[in-house]
Amino acid sequence: MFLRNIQLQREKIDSFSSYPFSIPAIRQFHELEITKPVTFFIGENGTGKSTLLEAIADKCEFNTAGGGRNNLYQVDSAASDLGDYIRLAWLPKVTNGFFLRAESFYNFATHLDQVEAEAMKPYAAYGGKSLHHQSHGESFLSLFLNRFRGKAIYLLDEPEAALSPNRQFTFLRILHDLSRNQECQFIIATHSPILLGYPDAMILSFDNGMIEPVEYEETDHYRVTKYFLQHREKFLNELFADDE
Ligand SMILES: Nc1ncnc2c1ncn2[C@@H]1O[C@H](COP(=O)(O)OP(=O)(O)OP(=O)(O)O)[C@@H](O)[C@H]1O
Repeated sequence: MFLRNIQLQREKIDSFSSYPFSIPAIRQFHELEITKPVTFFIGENGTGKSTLLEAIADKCEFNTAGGGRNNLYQVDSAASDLGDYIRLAWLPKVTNGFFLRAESFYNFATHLDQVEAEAMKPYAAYGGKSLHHQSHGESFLSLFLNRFRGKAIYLLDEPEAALSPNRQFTFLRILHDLSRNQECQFIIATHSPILLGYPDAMILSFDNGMIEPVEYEETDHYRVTKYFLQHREKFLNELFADDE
């Protein structure tokens, strides 16, 4: 584990009435202790998970459009509005790592095509071929399997976006292998009940206007999915009741 604490430098903020400080969970945020190698950010859409993840990426000096420290390319409006207002405490500090944004992965793949064209062994860290020549899910797994290694911090925004349920299990195995022996640290924003089932992770909820730890079995992801699978017919009847 490397990143131990995240603090909002509230004294630097003039007003909490506009983005990103107006987001309820950010407005209430003071400080966060990270106690596990794998941390999940969960919460309803729009509760601020990506905003905080992107700010951490910014402080790590990763490309906030997605990538590591050496991936210099520009994408419109990828700058972090929160990065200048958070402080990270490390023990020890690492500079190696990657910020994965599912939504702008296409741009990252294009950037790679430009730089890897000149390389001795093109795409060696990405499964041997252009990410554009792999399916969305295949390219994610190529990245995880080939580029993720060593002492590093990985910040992943909804990695499940491209992964089938079976590939999400593959991803859990990769997570297990990489975080074992405290080698790699992960902070992952997710909506996936499968990924959240990773054992011994810290799950932080951004719901209820604050960032707070929750148990897996207490999450909506677990409860709603379980209820849906066990009572699908009843659930759907209730859901469609007004339409009939
Ligand atoms: N650049 C921006 N300017 C103004 N508001 C923004 C900006 N980016 C995001 N927001 C708003 O901030 C809130 C939090 O957005 P954020 O993307 O962090 O949510 P999230 O929890 O990651 O959501 P999701 O689960 O849908 O990805 C949302 O209401 C969003 O509309």
